[in-house]
Amino acid sequence: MSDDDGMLLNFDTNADFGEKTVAKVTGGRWKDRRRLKMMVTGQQPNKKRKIEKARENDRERQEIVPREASVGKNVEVEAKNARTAPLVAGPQVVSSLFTSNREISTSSNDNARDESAVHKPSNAPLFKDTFESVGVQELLVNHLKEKMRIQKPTSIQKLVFSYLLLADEGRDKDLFINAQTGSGKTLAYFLPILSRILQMNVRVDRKSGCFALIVAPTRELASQIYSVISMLTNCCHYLVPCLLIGGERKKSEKARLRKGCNFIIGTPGRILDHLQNTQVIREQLSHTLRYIVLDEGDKLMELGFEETIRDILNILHQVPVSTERYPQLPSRIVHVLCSATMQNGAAKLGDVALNDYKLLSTRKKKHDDAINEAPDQLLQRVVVVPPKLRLVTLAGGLDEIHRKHKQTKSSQTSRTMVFLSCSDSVEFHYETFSSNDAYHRNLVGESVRLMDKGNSILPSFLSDTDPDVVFYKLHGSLSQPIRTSTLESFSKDSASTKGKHLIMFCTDVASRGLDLPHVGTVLEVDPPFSTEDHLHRIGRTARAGQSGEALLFLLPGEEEGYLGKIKPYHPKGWKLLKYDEDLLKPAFQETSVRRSDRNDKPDGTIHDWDTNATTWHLNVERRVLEDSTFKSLAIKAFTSHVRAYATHISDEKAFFNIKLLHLGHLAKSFGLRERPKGIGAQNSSEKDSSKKTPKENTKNKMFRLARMAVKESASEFNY
Ligand SMILES: Nc1ncnc2c1ncn2[C@@H]1O[C@H](COP(=O)(O)OP(=O)(O)OP(=O)(O)O)[C@@H](O)[C@H]1O
Repeated sequence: MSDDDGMLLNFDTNADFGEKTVAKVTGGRWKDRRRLKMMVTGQQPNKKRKIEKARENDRERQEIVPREASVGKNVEVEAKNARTAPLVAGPQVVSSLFTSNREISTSSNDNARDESAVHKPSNAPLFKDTFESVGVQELLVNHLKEKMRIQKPTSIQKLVFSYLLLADEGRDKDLFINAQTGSGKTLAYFLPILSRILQMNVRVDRKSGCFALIVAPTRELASQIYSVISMLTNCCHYLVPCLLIGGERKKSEKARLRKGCNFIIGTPGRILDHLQNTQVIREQLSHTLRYIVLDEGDKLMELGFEETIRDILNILHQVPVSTERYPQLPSRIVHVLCSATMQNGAAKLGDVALNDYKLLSTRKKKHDDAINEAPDQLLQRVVVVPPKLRLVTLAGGLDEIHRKHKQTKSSQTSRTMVFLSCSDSVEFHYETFSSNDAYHRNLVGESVRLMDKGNSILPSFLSDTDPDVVFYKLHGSLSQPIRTSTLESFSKDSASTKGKHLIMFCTDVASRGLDLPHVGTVLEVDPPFSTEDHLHRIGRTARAGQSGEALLFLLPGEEEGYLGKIKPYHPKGWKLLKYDEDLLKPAFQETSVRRSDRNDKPDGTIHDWDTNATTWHLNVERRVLEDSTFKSLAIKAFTSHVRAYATHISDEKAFFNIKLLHLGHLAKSFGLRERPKGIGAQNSSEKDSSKKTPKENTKNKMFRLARMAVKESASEFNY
């Protein structure tokens, strides 16, 4: 009956009649009955309730301020800010850093490093041998000693020089040079080439043609090889190298090629482009080309350059070789492959590029599956860190290195490299550490920041002293000029960097072949995508006989099994750290980390280290809540990190299984209090409420994205 409606609406539902009476609604459609019933009881429809709840939660989140954190309990938070207090509906519980973490099973170190023993450098120059004794041309020997301060060859150099310069059988054979990182492989392959050209005693200049083409997987590595070759050819300035890399203007490269060059160094894509479209490069190579070097050959195959390399080789193999012109040089094109690792990719390249090749290796075991080890003098450290604590432990790790830098303070510049899985994660970490407050100055665009007095991101920074730290970011999504100038600033001592601690957040774009001076520590916050990558990353330190340290972060659980996988690469063992005792406590004790939302003046109060660590982390979380740009950076970084995690090679999936990742805990290490889906709930629920399609479960979405990621080129994440 329609009259019923009116009657029911006139009831005073809030009236107190002692016992609550429930109005009985009968007749009509069930939807109408339900709506009426809800009106009577003062309820809102479900969807509306959800949206309202999400809005309310969001308001709470915006306003909550942590109460004192305590280890072992959840951190209860309350509305604090008087200005906004009325908006707050009630207390909210924020997960504590130190609770509900997965247990760490690695309690003892089964590959402990004997720290009392003296570990002699395994990639240092040899004491007894000389460059003369292995056939290097005199002019070059003098130049090496006087201008490059290189006195004696390393063991791989001795091996390659003896073979290429002294042994008759070695002159025309393809080569695979395999030696530890930082053992001088660039000079090992290039010095003999240059030596043989100089030994010809024939007048040559830039117009004589190109003798060698060197291909490297990254623009940075190609530029570095070009610098080494330019430095070497300073003693014979009539010989000229030329650099061809993506991201540079092709027109100016063409102009340089037209002027003539004797050595071409470049990245595969750009070299192939010129070979296909620039007539003059083919003219340069005709008759004179004798050497094709594939530096970091295995990486060239891994990055999916296989097709490009095949095309380059097909074109080059059609180039005529004239033995009449320079009979002292090899009578055929000699292929040289060079890498510190030689699995999979290198084997593939062997099929593509090498023909009846000779393996020159300094490896201890020479059978097929033998591997190169980390340099003996490198101190490898390992720490198992629960996902929630990754960010704050990174702060502890950086603080430790910085304290060491301050203790040994001299004019020496310290360099630290922090490896992360993807560009977005680099952006987030760089932003977290370098722009916490306004106390920084940009040195190179937005990619290099010098910390100013007052900056408080590391606990050891004092407000009244110069932090002496410069932060860098390097990844493949930055423009080439920025990448080049960032790397230049990191590697050279200038007025703004000399004597400071330079910290670079980077992807694997910086892991291969880069020779950056005095890198004291390498931190692998995200584990490498393969054990080869691990060797290359840590190989940025402890180069050419120098000392160095590396620190690998692993998550509790399956990832701990990865230690067994990398054990053969570390015959000298490693040091196992406890994230709390060894990294967090030393960094956060005897100090007082101040809350970012208060302007309290330092009153000399010293908090417990765990309280400080929690406050530090809550400051980052608060920044994520308050700053929408930073929040989207954090969400992007988290999502890309999870996607990148899925690209671990199948061999290592047992250790890095995306299905076993605790996404909620991991999100915390990106300053997010919930997984991104939850954080965006207020928006998405509003949007999605009108849609009929069922919502995809967050975890399933992650897996779907991860599967997509695997299909895509791995380079998106690694570089
Ligand atoms: N004989 C030598 N004596 C001293 N230093 C050397 C010698 N040969 C090379 N170096 C220096 O050693 C460093 C490492 O050289 P290089 O980059 O060629 O190593 P690599 O074996 O190619 O390393 P990676 O595998 O990481 O690419 C460079 O700074 C180089 O100048």
